[in-house]
Amino acid sequence: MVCMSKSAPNSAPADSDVFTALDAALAKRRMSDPAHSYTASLYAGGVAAISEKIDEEAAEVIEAARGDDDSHVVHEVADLWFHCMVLLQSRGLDSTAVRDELARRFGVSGHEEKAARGGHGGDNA
Ligand SMILES: N=c1c2ncn([C@@H]3O[C@H](COP(=O)(O)OP(=O)(O)OP(=O)(O)O)[C@@H](O)[C@H]3O)c2ncn1[C@@H]1O[C@H](COP(=O)(O)O)[C@@H](O)[C@H]1O
Repeated sequence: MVCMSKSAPNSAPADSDVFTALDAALAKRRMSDPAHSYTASLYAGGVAAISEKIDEEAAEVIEAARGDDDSHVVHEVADLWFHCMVLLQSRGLDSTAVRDELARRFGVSGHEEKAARGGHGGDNA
């Protein structure tokens, strides 16, 4: 039996990976009319338009982080991640590249990694 999510009626089956499904949806939007697809309108605006939205959404994440509403933080982080995924697509990449990079880093202390590069690990510099 395929179980569909109640909160996202147009989503892929609940047991699938939404990042993979969204990568595929965003790739398809390369062929879409900007008048009918928000994603296509971002592609049409190029890196300037996409970066402007990332800048705006990052600021909204920070603003939400100053408040007490966890759902607001999640909403704004989702907006930010979505626009970052659009940026990746605009360069012919997808979330797999970021997953691979995070996997490569997994288990490596940020302090140790920075020290190995000759940086200072413990001072937030
Ligand atoms: N996940 C998203 C998604 N997340 C955010 N957004 C849009 O990103 C925009 C965010 O801009 P704003 O912050 O200015 O919007 P807002 O409503 O003022 O935001 P807040 O003030 O509430 O934070 C809004 O238009 C959102 O609808 C998204 N648009 C599309 N998707 C996915 O992309 C698919 C393709 O969408 P289209 O290209 O539009 O067909 C969709 O089926 C979804 O799966």
